[in-house]
Amino acid sequence: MSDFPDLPPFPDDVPTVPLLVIDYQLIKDGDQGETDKLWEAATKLGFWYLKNHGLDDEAERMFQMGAETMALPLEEKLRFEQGDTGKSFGYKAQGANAVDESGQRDSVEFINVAADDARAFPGVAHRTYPRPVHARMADTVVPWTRGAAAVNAAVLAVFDARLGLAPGTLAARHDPAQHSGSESRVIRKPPTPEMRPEQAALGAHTDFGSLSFLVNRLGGLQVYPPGADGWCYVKPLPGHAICNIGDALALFSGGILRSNLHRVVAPPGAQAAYTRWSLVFFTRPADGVPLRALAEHSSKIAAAVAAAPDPARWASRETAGEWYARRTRNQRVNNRTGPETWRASRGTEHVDDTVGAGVVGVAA
Ligand SMILES: O=C(O)CCC(=O)C(=O)O
Ligand SMILES: [Fe+2]
Repeated sequence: MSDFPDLPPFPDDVPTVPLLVIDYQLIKDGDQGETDKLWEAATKLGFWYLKNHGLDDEAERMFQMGAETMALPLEEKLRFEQGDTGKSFGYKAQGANAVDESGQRDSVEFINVAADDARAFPGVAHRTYPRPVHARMADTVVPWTRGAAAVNAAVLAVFDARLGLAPGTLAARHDPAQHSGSESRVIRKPPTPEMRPEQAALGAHTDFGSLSFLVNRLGGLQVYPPGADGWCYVKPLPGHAICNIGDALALFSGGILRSNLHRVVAPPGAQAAYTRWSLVFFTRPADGVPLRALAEHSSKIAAAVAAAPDPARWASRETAGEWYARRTRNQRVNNRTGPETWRASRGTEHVDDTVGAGVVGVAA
């Protein structure tokens, strides 16, 4: 029996990583045992399942919006392409990004909608989108954006307390009144019979922002757990979002919170014959926020930085906006001059001592 009607079951003979299951309602209620579990997930692997988040209907409508958008003729979608300047809002055509140092192309298309544009609707904060996005902005994109942003904000509030930060310290760096790279993304990956099972559809990366809230039905997402000797699938479960920490929180926390390497490959087993749809909401800091450890706000973070083998690694010289633009721009195949372009797209992938150089997409 498949967990998802109409789709073949996730195979039981592939390596999977057993994420901790966090109950969002218990987190909202301040349940001590549940926040302990969230803290363990956020610091050890940086990935967890989140149940009782209440966004199943909103996610379903976002998948419909994504399907309508991707069904448009390619030339219509290309009118809204994100371009090569380092902005990710808009459409990303299949093959526009590299997946590794050699410049191999990705095999997914995205529609990315800025949280700022959802908030500004019917006004425009950054840009306009294909017709199905606008048609569904009020009844689909706005409720989804609001709901996913609220879930992520509640998780950030837990991290304030656990990191020894004053209440609201992280929220102040994610002020919705300021522009940010926060965005919703629907991803479509068509069946790719020509792809090897190990070939990345979306290259190995850490997420650029603070928190990602992900909804999947088919497998294909893989995580490289610390100390492991290979990639492990994350099995999609009905009603469970997959949540993870991004680079900004790793940097703010001096590495206490873990931004873990992950990638997307073709769905495993019989699932490979199906189109894979995936939905993410990325919470990212406001563009002007400097990305560095909040050591002066927390003795716990100061101690983590002091104990790091290379304390400088938790002090980027970039703002959140610069970090996101650099990473986005240098993934674009159009901007590629050589392996150095891929390297320039990297975030915290290379500061991970527990993962071999080969798996981050750079020849050792
Ligand atoms: O599609 C997925 O399961 C993951 C997507 C992802 O990692 C991303 O868009 O950053
Ligand atoms: Fe990701």
